[in-house]
Amino acid sequence: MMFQQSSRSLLDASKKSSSFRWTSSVGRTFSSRSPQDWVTTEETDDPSIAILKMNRAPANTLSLEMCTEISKAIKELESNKKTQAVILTSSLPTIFSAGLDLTELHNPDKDRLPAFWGAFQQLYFDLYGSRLATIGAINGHAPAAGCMLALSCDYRIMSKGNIGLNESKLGICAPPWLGQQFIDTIGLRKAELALNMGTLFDTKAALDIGLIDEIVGEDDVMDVAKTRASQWVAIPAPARVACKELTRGRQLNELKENRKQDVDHFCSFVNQEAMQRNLGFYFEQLAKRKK
Ligand SMILES: CCCCCCCCCCC/C=C/C(=O)SCCNC(=O)CCNC(=O)[C@H](O)C(C)(C)COP(=O)(O)OP(=O)(O)OC[C@H]1O[C@@H](n2cnc3c(N)ncnc32)[C@H](O)[C@@H]1OP(=O)(O)O
Repeated sequence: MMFQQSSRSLLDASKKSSSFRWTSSVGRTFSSRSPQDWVTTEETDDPSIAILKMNRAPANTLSLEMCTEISKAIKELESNKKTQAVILTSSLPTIFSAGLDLTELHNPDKDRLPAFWGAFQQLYFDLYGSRLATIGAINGHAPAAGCMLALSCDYRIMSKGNIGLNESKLGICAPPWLGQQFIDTIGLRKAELALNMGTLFDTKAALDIGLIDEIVGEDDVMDVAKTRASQWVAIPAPARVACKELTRGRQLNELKENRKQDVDHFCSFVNQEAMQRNLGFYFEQLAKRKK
């Protein structure tokens, strides 16, 4: 990995507290196959290009275990010297990732919460700082932390859905490092408007503001992603890695140096009564929406 980060203690803690079936505070039961199946990697006909698929139905939400599994998959791909690019995509029909798993934030387990945020930070380090060329094949909705996954890629193609940082609609605010990623991508004024309003952009609007690089047809996503990956891989790897360090190194190091404070800040922010009320309200609306 290009920007090696140490997170052993947090990730070890996460393993102890993993649970894969639970009832949320609004009474919905989440169940799924085991976390090992939530993320799969596939080879392509080009040995330098791999595919990383998120398969956590119903919405590829980022729980502690999901973050850990994605990080693990990236590290495994990086450990193979032949692999130079990864295409990040979803196996779900309409959702790339619905962002953080709100069951982690609402009425949180006090011991698990810091480990959860540590795993989310680690995912940012691993994806944003990967030595691999990363192509986001965004084939569905990508709000909030789902947008972080997309922003962490080097190149973003999108076929459908909405994308953006909608945290303000939940009564929360993106952490500084995620906000900075957004600002660095679309510019301060556009980011200021979008962050405050919690705007989610459709593909056309996202392309217009530079949040994505290309709109592609639904049936063409993987072909286009492979073509773009080949173009990135054609650049000599040391140059690619140096460019990434140039554009992303400062932001990654800043969080690395403030990691503990960021976890403390997050935990005290989320544990506030008003935050919990807002999250509970948003979560209930989400659950009721279809009914
Ligand atoms: C000063 C700052 C200090 C630091 C403080 C930091 C504070 C934290 C900030 C962290 C940054 C990141 C935050 C997040 O990511 S929060 C999550 C934001 N995500 C959303 O708002 C998306 C919510 N989901 C949707 O809008 C829709 O689900 C979506 C449009 C994505 C898809 O719609 P669709 O109709 O196709 O699907 P459903 O709505 O029926 O969803 C399917 C089931 O999945 C459940 N679901 C969806 N999203 C989530 C989620 N994020 N967490 C948990 N569960 C989720 C949904 O309820 C459905 O469940 P059921 O099938 O049981 O009904």
